[in-house]
Amino acid sequence: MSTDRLVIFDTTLRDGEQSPGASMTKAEKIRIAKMLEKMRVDVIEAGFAIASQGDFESVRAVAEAVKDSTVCSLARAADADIDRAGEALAPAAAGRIHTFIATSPIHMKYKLQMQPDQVIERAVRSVKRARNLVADVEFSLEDASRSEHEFMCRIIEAVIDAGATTINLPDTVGYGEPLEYGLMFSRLITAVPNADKAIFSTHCHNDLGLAVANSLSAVRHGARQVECTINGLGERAGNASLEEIVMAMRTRKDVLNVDTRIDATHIVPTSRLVASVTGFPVQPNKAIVGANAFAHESGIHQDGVLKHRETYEIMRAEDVGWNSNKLVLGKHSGRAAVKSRFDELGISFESQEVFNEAFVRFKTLADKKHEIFDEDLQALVSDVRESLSSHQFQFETLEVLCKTGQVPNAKVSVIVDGELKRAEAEGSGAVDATFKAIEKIACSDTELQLYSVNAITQGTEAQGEVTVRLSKQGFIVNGTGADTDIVIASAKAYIDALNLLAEDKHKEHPQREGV
Ligand SMILES: CC(=O)SCCNC(=O)CCNC(=O)[C@H](O)C(C)(C)COP(=O)(O)OP(=O)(O)OC[C@H]1O[C@@H](n2cnc3c(N)ncnc32)[C@H](O)[C@@H]1OP(=O)(O)O
Ligand SMILES: CC(C)C(=O)C(=O)O
Repeated sequence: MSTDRLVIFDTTLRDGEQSPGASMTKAEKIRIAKMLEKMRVDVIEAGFAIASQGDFESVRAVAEAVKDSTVCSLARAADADIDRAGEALAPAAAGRIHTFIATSPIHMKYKLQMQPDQVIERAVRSVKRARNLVADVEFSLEDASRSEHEFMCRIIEAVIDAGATTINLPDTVGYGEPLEYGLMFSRLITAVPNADKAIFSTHCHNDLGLAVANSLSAVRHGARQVECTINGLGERAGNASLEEIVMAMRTRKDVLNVDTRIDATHIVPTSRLVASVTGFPVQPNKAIVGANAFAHESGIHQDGVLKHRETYEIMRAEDVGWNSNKLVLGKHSGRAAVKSRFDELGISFESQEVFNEAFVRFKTLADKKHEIFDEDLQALVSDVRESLSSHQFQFETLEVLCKTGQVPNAKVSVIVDGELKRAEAEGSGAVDATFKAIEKIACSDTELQLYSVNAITQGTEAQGEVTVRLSKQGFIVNGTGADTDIVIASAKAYIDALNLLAEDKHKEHPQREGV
């Protein structure tokens, strides 16, 4: 039964939970299952009912909670497993029993210790037993990618005759290579006489990083169900990731030619929920759901995206549940992106020269700091404007020596009315020594009333914004300065305050301020 509708079978709650350390409580499974249902996943594999009482109850609870997706339980090809799965699924609006047995020579000989004919017999018996409990039965040939073609033909034909409606050919150990794995599907679909009575399904593991590639190849060769997990969670290196499969189907429909019924806008919220429940964070460069999946940092890319988004984007961030794409400002950014962010912040420049100066300072800051935030840009612009306006005092350089057991020493140079002046002073700390050195130059006779530091953004590389309040003859001013080095920010703030005191318009009377 070949159709252009692709069934999305999510196994986050079963194979995903097989990731060491990822086990989930019943309540967590219900929350995730409800999200998967909202996303319009076709089949939710909720667990392996016989594995434990907890898993049985989780399958049952998901079967009770979910109405719009089929709920499934795994079961070995064993009577007790099948009966337990049937019992757990009893409340389901639509329930599926997924029974499996290994078909590769190595698994049959060493693990099952069964002859191939016994394996077929057990498979048929299990499918029939499952069909007595539910109408929807999936049969998996575990380790199919290492199984022999003739044997698979025999067992598939037999289980379809016994009532299996889905035939899954898993790449259990992630051994498959895309073309070879795909061809296994087309050859079996052609060779098995009753193949048209079942949907063929793929279930791939990521041991060689090929799980998604192998799944897509299977679809190109006739598979019409893909088994996958949110964030690619799963045994060992994980399973094919649902988000990548769904978005590949949508983005490359031209070659894959299938539709899913998934509402992709729930992908990112579901990915976040799974990451928080399991404690497995999503790597930033993970496709679709990683923090950088729709972020551009390079100037050339940012310029392209600003001119026409599709130059560097094959999907829309909004379509998978992000608020928007992101232009991250950093040392690789160019003028176009920086200008665009200034525009968004409502900052305009009086001349190209002022913008050029801001851009030069942006690059200097970006060499010191990984990411430049809006607050950094705002501080940078006021710094630029300060330096371009003609003030009495202009900060030039600062050299500070702080060593355990020695008195801190600062050497400062400041341009005063166009003339470069230098001074050196000692103090109780780096900032104190700096202020004393500036005072030697300015001779301002002011009183320091307040000194405060705030990090403009987060992290140790953040810019610090310093406020210095000076008073003189009953007038008070607040000077500010920002820099990734807080001693330099302090020097800038002190000099800003000196300039404000020198300009009448900025002075405040302390009584009026209530200070
Ligand atoms: C490829 C996959 O991901 S398959 C799913 C893997 N997931 C899990 O195993 C998680 C849940 N598993 C469990 O909780 C336990 O393993 C249980 C409850 C299923 C079984 O526990 P136990 O009875 O203690 O058996 P144990 O795990 O030690 O060994 C597995 C047994 O199942 C047999 N077996 C394995 N697969 C199948 C199968 N598909 N059909 C029938 N029997 C099977 C093995 O041959 C072995 O039998 P043996 O004890 O006669 O040698
Ligand atoms: C039970 C099957 C589908 C499985 O998980 C695998 O083969 O990896």
